[in-house]
Amino acid sequence: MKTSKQTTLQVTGMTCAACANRIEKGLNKLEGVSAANVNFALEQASVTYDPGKVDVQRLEESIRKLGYDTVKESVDFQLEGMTCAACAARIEKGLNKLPGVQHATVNFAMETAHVAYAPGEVAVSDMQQKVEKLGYKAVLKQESGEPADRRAQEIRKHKLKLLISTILSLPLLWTMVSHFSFTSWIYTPEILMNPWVQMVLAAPVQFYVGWPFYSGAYKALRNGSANMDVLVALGTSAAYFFSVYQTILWASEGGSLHHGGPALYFETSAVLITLVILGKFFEALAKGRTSEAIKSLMGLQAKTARVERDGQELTIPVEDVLAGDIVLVRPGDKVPVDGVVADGLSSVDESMLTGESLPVEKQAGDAVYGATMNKNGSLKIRATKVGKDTALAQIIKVVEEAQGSKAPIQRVADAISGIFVPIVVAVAIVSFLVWYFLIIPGDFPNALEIAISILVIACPCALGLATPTSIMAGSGRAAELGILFKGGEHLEQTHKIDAIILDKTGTVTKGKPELTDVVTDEDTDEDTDAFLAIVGSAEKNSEHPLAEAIVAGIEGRGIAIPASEAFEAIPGYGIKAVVQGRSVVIGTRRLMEREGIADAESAYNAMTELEMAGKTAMLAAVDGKYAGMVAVADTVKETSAAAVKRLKAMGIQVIMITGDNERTAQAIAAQVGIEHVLAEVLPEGKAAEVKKLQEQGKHVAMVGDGINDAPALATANVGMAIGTGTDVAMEAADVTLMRGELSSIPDAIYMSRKTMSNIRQNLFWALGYNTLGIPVAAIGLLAPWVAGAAMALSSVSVVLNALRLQRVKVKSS
Ligand SMILES: Nc1ncnc2c1ncn2[C@@H]1O[C@H](COP(=O)(O)OP(=O)(O)OP(=O)(O)O)[C@@H](O)[C@H]1O
Ligand SMILES: [Cu+]
Ligand SMILES: [Mg+2]
Repeated sequence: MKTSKQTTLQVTGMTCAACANRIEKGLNKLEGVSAANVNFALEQASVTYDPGKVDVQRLEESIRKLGYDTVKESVDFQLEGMTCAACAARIEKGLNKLPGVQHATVNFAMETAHVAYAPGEVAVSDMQQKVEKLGYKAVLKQESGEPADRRAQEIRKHKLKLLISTILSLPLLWTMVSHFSFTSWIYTPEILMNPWVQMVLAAPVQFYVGWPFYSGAYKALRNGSANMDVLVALGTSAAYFFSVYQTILWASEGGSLHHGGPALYFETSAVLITLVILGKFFEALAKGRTSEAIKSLMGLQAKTARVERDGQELTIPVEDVLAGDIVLVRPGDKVPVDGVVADGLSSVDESMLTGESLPVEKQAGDAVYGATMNKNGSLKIRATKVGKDTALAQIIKVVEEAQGSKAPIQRVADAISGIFVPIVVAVAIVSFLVWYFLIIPGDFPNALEIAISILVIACPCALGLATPTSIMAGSGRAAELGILFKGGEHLEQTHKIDAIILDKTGTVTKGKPELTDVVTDEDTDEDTDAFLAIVGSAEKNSEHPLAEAIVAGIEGRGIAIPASEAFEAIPGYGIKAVVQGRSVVIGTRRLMEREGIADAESAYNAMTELEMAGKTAMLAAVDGKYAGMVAVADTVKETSAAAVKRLKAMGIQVIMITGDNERTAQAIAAQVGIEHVLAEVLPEGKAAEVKKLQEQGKHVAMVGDGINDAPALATANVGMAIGTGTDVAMEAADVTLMRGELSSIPDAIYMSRKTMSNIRQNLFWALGYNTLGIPVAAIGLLAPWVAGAAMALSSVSVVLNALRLQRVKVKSS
């Protein structure tokens, strides 16, 4: 008796189809493996094996030995306790060091961690323990919805602290006005000038409101690094404890309030903390808004559904709808789940998913999607995908993942903030010494004030926010426009594109060809109907869009199609079949030459004529002799020409690629304004063409819809899949264009360019504050509270700048 098991491994590290072949060979050689199949585009290896002879561990090992890696599971955490990008970097490092963890990324702005791991080697609780040991908390991320609550809670917490610290700081701030000559006429109550009173007022701010800075600083230092907490804790403590020292000194000398009393800095520390908390509060508010896109996507989901079960109509929660249920959708209702129209006629507004504002006509057999809006008619649909599988749920997942992912540019920010803090502390100490010993010898308070200002102004908190907030806002806005970026990386790559390869069928054209011409050879004894019956029979087995068009056209003429006995598809050439004992060959000139059908040449002239008109003509031979020709025509999408024009105006080279013949391709290309055409490219040649352009130094985007486009999509710097195309293409792509129109391509590039310039602005501002502020503070021109305000402002301005991306307008909407 033989038992066999099947498993699918996610493989990482493959760079081309050759890698996939190597792995496939390696796996197949293993004892106990009966079949291994590696899909390069999906990065998956599916293996059928005998569990008695080999186990999954062994399979993974053999993949690793070849220099690749496997990912089997991933988990998401919600993190607590991070205060700046240095914390995020530390957690990321810590997790990545754990044996069994393949890949961990931490998003500071979203406070999340994504960890890919091998389940046998490491447990989720190990990861949580590791994070805890580093001084943070990792909570397993629940299903969507939860982060918003947490954010609201965080905002409430900030609000309370802000209130306490403001109430206590205001009286201290009041005493400050008596320091300046131009405000000294303002009345200040005597009691506020009392050092003891000031100390008591400042204490809760310093130690209750400011506690997170201490604990954050402690954790960071214990792990051998430094973050913004260290700077804030150091700066404010110096001010507070120096003032305490002054107070005690003053008290021991008799405690007289004449001559103004001692120099105190209680208000400096209190106001600083208040301002930092104020900044954090605004930051939390604004960060909440960057996830607006997700929230509004989740809000699209219908709450209930009307289903027909056992002849009865029931209204049930949408979660309870099962695949296969018959769902009734009345005019004005939201479609609750994905399904196929079983009965009825209506138009449906799909703009929420595709960004396309024109309603789409639906009739029996058409697919409908959850969250879209039914307009005028009633529909009866059969549910096909529910819960996590619906298009909406998939979109939410992609957007969430994209928002949580890192753009390569962030590495720059991470590297800078990692070394920033120690350098700043050093600069502050040196400045203190220079002022105290050289510039104004013996003036301790002045030197201290300068050191505090430097510590505060140099805080790199804005730097940590610069990239992730822009990525979140940018990918969220793109999703609203019907453009799904699968990760920050692709959002970044897209702005560099300078060449675009468009697949012809289904991308430039509608991909719904129609049978237009039938030509039969004068020499055949067959009449047209008999010829078409044979052609239809042969094509019936093919899944190629051309075949579907031919079959539909023949059936439309009322011709009965007999069953065929054998069938073979020859990708890029055509098909071979046996119909009623006769051998049939249909396809290109090349196919006829390959099959040695010499008399087909007589039809070449007529064929060329059809092709010049933009039609795809296919030759058919029966029993080795040319018998006739069929031609189909595909119309270009209405928006294609305008989109090509926009791409060219953006300075991008536009190329059309197709397996179709040169003349048809040129005719179609001319209709949309493309000059550069690559025709008669075999399916496996598309990826090679992408590579050729890359070797010329181009950043290439490939846009396609079909299964045969997947390798090219994966090879290109950015692969864009037409959302109305196949799932395989979408899996292989980096960007999905939900609307299925070329006009989304310039929009995607525009969105990417906007996002990247937004990130650059943010980095510039974040770094600018620090680099300009430090020298100003060092020469003593920046009071500590001004430095605090500037720091708070820098974080807030970075987040607000990122939010501008949510209002980006594109041409096509
Ligand atoms: N089922 C079929 N029946 C007849 N001819 C076919 C069939 N499949 C392919 N061919 C022929 O082979 C050619 C190349 O097919 P291929 O699938 O590579 O490209 P395509 O679908 O025409 O164009 P694109 O690359 O833009 O999708 C077609 O133009 C057609 O002439
Ligand atoms: Cu800061
Ligand atoms: Mg095709």
